[in-house]
Amino acid sequence: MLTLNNIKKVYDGVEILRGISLDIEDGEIVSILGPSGSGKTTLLNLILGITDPTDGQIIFDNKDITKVAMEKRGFNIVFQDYALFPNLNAYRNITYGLKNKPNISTKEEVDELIELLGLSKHLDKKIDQLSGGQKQRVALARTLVMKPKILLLDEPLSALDGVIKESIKDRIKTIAKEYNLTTIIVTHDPEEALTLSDRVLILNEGKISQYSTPDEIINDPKNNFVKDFILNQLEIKKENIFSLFGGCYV
Ligand SMILES: Nc1ncnc2c1ncn2[C@@H]1O[C@H](COP(=O)(O)OP(=O)(O)OP(=O)(O)O)[C@@H](O)[C@H]1O
Repeated sequence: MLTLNNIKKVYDGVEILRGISLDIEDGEIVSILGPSGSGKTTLLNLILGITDPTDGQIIFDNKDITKVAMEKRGFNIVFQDYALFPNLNAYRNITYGLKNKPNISTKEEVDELIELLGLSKHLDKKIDQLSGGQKQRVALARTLVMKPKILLLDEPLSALDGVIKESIKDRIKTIAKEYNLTTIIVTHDPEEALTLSDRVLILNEGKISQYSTPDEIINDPKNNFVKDFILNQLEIKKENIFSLFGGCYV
């Protein structure tokens, strides 16, 4: 279990995160959702270990890891731009991290991941010969072969279009359940957060607005921010789609 205990972060005298406390269970998918500037990336970076909190503790499996260096935490991130090596083919990108740590995954485990992510046909292709969705899957595979204790994803679906989005969403869910892998996702899209996650952490100006299951957020929004920011966006989306078909929206 990952526990954040009253985490605060101050940049240039401004409190960006203002006392974040929460638990994330093993194998749970949690989305961090909020408007631009609410502190999502800062929170992700704190968990990953790129930045230190100004105050508070990060506890993982009953150990205080607040001061533990990023490399020693064993968490791993897939960045928004995937950060793949353009001069290497897909397979070499996937297995890159194993060069220095060959015993982390067996060949069978790597093959199983490639199969699960539907990449078998694309292994010889260079990165610029892959579609956006294929690049995303290569980036996921490259991270997963290193067997992270927690998988962090920064806006994993934002560069993808509709159908591919759904397929990546399903794959993320399958992997999290199959490997019991705790997965933390940063997103600004309520639909993405609500359809992908077991629980959604809604941030507003560096504070938790609500931390609940998608069902609770939709049926029991705790405050006006959740109602206005999250549910209104979904309503607008629904109305837009409905008006396309000339229907009247009730
Ligand atoms: N290294 C830094 N130094 C100073 N201020 C920072 C730094 N990193 C982030 N901030 C500030 O902290 C606030 C929160 O930024 P953060 O990137 O966490 O927001 P976000 O919710 O991820 O936003 P977005 O959706 O736009 O990426 C912003 O006001 C930002 O300017």
